[in-house]
Amino acid sequence: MKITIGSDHGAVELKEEIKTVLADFPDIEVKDLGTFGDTAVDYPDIAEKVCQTVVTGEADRGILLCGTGIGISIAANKIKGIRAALCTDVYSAKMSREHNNANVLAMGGRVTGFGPAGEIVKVWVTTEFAGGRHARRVDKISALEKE
Ligand SMILES: O=C(CO)[C@H](O)[C@H](O)COP(=O)(O)O
Repeated sequence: MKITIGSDHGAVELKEEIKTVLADFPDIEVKDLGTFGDTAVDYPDIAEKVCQTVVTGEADRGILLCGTGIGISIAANKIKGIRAALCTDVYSAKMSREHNNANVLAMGGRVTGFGPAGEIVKVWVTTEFAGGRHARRVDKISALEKE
C-alpha cells in the first residue's frame, strides 16, 4: 500500500513518529510531502498536495496532520473523491475504514499523543472497508459531490 503523508508546522514531530510506526509494515511505502521544519505553512496547501496523490491514484491513502487535525480535514474533504476522517481514538479510526472507507486519516499534533496516534494509525492501515450496506452509504456521499 502506498501512503502519502503531510503536515503543517503544528504536527511535524507527530509526522516523524507516524513514519516510524509505519516503517514496521513491510508492505507499506510512505511518501512524505512535508512540511519539514518549524516555518509556518498553510494546512490547505498540504491537504491539497497529499489529496491530489490519492485522487490520481499515485497513493492508495493519505495521512494529514495539523495542530488539531480540524483544518486539514476540512480542507481535504473539499476535494472530490476524498473521505477524510479526523480521528482521536482507535474505535473511530477502525470505523472510518470499515464503515466510511476513509481514504485519508487526519490527526492533530497538538491533541493526540504519540502513543494513541500510533495505535490509531496501526488500526487504520490494517482495517478493510466492510462494503455491504456501508457501500450504499458511501455511494451516497459520492453522489453529494455531484450536486
Ligand atoms: O490546527 C490547525 C488547523 O486546524 C493549524 O495547525 C493551526 O491553526 C496553526 O496555528 P498557528 O499558525 O497558530 O501555529
